[in-house]
Amino acid sequence: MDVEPPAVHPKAPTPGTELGIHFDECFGCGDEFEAGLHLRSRIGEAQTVYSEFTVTAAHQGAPGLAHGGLLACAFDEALGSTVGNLLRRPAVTGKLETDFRRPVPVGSTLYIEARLDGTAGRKIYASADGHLDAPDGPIAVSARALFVAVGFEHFTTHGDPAALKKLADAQEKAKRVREGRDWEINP
Ligand SMILES: CCCCCCCC(=O)SCCNC(=O)CCNC(=O)[C@H](O)C(C)(C)COP(=O)(O)OP(=O)(O)OC[C@H]1O[C@@H](n2cnc3c(N)ncnc32)[C@H](O)[C@@H]1OP(=O)(O)O
Repeated sequence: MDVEPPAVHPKAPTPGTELGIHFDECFGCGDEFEAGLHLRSRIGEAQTVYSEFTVTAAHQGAPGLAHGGLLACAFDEALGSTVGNLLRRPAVTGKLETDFRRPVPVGSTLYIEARLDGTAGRKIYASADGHLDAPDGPIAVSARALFVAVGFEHFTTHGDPAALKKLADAQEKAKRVREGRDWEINP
């Protein structure tokens, strides 16, 4: 099947929108685990999403240097957020390839620019570059990924029902707050 240019969903958040946490317990973006990556993302122009991740002592592999697996995790999160928010289609990572081009020290921040590259049926291609310490800093890590669109049953069949309910409740609450209806439940 031919790869087609990605079609951004008409209701995708607009450029400049800060993307919140998609799940509190997510290791990539959630705030429930102190050692998590606490990645923050924002929609950019032209099918891009900008994310930032500051490396702490909890993310070390060699002394004073980020663990490559956790850097890959940051790219999985940044690319997943790009696919999920721009296409508004549930998808999971099928393949993730990373090039580690420079060491990333503890205390440094990776500025990840991720983009949609194309789709082919259920397959969604995306890639990203991680710039060291500035949005235009040297590229320390690059990644390419294949996401595969899935039905919601992927999560209900394989995931944790209690955690899914917590997520659905949080999303419903956020929707009520956005629509100014929160007083109905919590006056
Ligand atoms: C906002 C949210 C941010 C979240 C960020 C984090 C995202 C994640 O980390 S998700 C978690 C990690 N990923 C997973 O757990 C996925 C586990 N894998 C699976 O569930 C399945 O293998 C799944 C769904 C990817 C594919 O299975 P299935 O639905 O049966 O589809 P399948 O027919 O095998 O594959 C579909 C197509 O993708 C291709 N494909 C699937 N995996 C790969 C792969 N690794 N390499 C190359 N191609 C692949 C297949 O060849 C097929 O291509 P075609 O349509 O041309 O024949």
